[in-house]
Amino acid sequence: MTALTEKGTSKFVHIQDGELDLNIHYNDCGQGQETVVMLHGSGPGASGWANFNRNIEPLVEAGFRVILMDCPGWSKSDSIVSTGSRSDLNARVLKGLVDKLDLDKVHLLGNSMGGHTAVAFTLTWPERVGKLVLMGGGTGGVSPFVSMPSEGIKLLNGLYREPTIENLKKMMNIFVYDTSDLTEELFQARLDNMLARKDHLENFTASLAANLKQFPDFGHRLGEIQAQTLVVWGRNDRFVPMDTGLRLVAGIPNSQLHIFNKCGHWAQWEHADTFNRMVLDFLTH
Ligand SMILES: O=C(O)/C=C/C(=O)/C=C/C=C(\O)C(=O)O
Repeated sequence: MTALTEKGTSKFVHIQDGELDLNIHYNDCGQGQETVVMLHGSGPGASGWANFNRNIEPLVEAGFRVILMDCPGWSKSDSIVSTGSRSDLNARVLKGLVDKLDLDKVHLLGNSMGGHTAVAFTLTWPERVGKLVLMGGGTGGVSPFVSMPSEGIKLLNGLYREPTIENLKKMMNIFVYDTSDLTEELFQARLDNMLARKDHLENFTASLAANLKQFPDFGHRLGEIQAQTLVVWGRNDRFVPMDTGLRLVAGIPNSQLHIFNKCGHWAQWEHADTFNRMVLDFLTH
C-alpha cells in the first residue's frame, strides 16, 4: 500500500444547513465497504490527522474507509463562534458530511470532544450509526471525584487565550502519561497549526465567553443508545476524568469499558498498537 499522507487525502466539502454555511475539511483514506469516521478533540491546533496519525493505516489495511473530519473551528475548516452545544453543532456538520458522501451508516470513533460529538450524532440520527468507540469523552457533566474544570482543561483554555510555546508545553506535558515521546518537533508542529489559524483561537475563547458549557451532559439520555459501544480511557487522564467513562458504561446498555494504566488523555496515541488491535477486534466481531 502506498503511504497515506495528509496532503494526499485532503478534501473539502461545503455544508449548508439552516444558518450553517461552512467549508469543512476532511481526509478520506482507503476504500472499504465500511466507513469509520474519526473525530478529534478540542485542543488548540488539533485536527483529525494530528489526533489519529497512529490509527489510520491499521484500519485502512484491514479494509475500512477512514474519514477524518475537522470540526468547524479547527484546522482547515471554517471558523465559527459556538454559542450553544458544540457537541450538537459538530454532529450537524457530520450529518452534512455523511449525506454529501452518500454514506448510509458509519462507525464513529471520537476522541474527547469527538466522543461528545459522536454521542450527540447517535442520539439524533441513530439509524446512521454502526458501532461507537469513545475515548476520553462522550458526555459533558461534572465529576463527583475531580474538581472541574480539570487542571488539563484549565491549561487548554489558557493556551487558547495565550498561545505561546511555554503554555503549549505546560498543556502537552500533562496531556500524556509518558512525556518522552513529546519531541521539540511535535511541539513546534502543533504550535504552527495553532498560530496558522488565530481566528480559530479567538473564536474558541469567544465561544466560552458566550457559553461556558460547550459540551452538555447527555447522562439522562445515554440509555437511548442502542449501538455497540467501546469506551476507552486512560487511568491518568487529567483532562476528562476517568469516572466519565464509568458514567458512560453505566448509561449505554450495549457498552464495555477498557482502562489503560499509565495513560493520559490520548489513549489512541499513547497505546496505539493495543488500541488499534482492540478497535479492529471490536469493529469486526
Ligand atoms: O472539555 C471537554 O470535555 C473536552 C476536551 C477536549 O476535547 C480536549 C481535547 C484535547 C485533544 O485531544 C487535543 O488533541 O488537543
